[in-house]
Amino acid sequence: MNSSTTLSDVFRSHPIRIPLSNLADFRHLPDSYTWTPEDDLLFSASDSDESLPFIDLADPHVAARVGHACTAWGAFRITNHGVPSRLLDDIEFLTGSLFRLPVHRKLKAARSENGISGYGVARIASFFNKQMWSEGFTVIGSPLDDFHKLWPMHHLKYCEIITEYEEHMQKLAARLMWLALGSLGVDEKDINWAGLSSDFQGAQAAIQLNHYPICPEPDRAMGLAAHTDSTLMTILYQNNTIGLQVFRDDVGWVTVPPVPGSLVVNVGDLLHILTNGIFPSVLHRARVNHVRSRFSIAYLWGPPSDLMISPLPKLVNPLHSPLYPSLTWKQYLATKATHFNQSLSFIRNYHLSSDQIS
Ligand SMILES: O=C(O)CCC(=O)C(=O)O
Ligand SMILES: [Fe+2]
Repeated sequence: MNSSTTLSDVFRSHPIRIPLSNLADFRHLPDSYTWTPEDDLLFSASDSDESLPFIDLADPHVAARVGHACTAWGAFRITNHGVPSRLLDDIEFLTGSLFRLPVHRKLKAARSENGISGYGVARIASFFNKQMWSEGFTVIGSPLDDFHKLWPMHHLKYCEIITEYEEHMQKLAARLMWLALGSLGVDEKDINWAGLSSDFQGAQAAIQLNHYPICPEPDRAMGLAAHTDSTLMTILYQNNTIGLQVFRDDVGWVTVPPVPGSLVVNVGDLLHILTNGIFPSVLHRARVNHVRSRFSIAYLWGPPSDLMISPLPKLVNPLHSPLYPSLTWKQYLATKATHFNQSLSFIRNYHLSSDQIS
């Protein structure tokens, strides 16, 4: 029996149940939505006026720049990425149309009890005592059924946008992956799962649409709390509203203002493992504001879910022993579902202590 698991199976076996009755009416800020430093240690960490590297993918030194940004920040912004601006407008239009539907229509496509796709609150919500000022919609696999529930007459048009967006993102993710790894001297020979045409056809992905409504008291609310992504890489498009911040230990929270047509790239936990810790996976969060609602579209990109991921042999040597054991994306997500932001240190310590025992 071929038991190759899909990304849907991975999430399905680690469901995170969040009652939809917890959705705010987004008109006033109840106590359950009011955050203090006790609810999140990094809530009031200092803000910095540093700026995230901005990389032109047509730059002749692009690999070095990507490598530097991945090492120093675990994130960067890109322009000249080849994704048509018309397509970015389309995905933003889709996202806006979806979240502007009345709640009873959105709930028709609510994520089911142990479901993975559809409408609901952020998956990370279960790790916090307070609610986040946002709503989300996850697309894994075909959105046809869900979109049909939302837009019985127009779903095909929206499905086409998702398909086209996925095609572009998949190509872009593969290109960014080679640029980032190339900067470390890793090439096609070192990653056999990239496939004969080195295009990572076996990769899996999800699209996460996020909406952060206008908030009456933004300083006391949290759109999406600090987290790292459990991906290899995430490519994020944000509408023209400020909100995304990335965290650097030495400087604090750095705001990533939207630049029309640009995209943000995050190193995820699996790329951190693959590079034996050379690239940090970036902690990031979304704040809210009282003027404009904000939309973001995250393309969450990872390996085949049953593939063993471990520090690349080329990046391991007597001076740099492997910091992490081999594990699949599926196993990593299971760890993340219990250890959340401590997952990397958990598997690292577990690995080291089991080394000592054996
Ligand atoms: O809205 C944003 O800018 C961040 C979204 C995000 O981090 C996510 O969906 O994982
Ligand atoms: Fe994220």
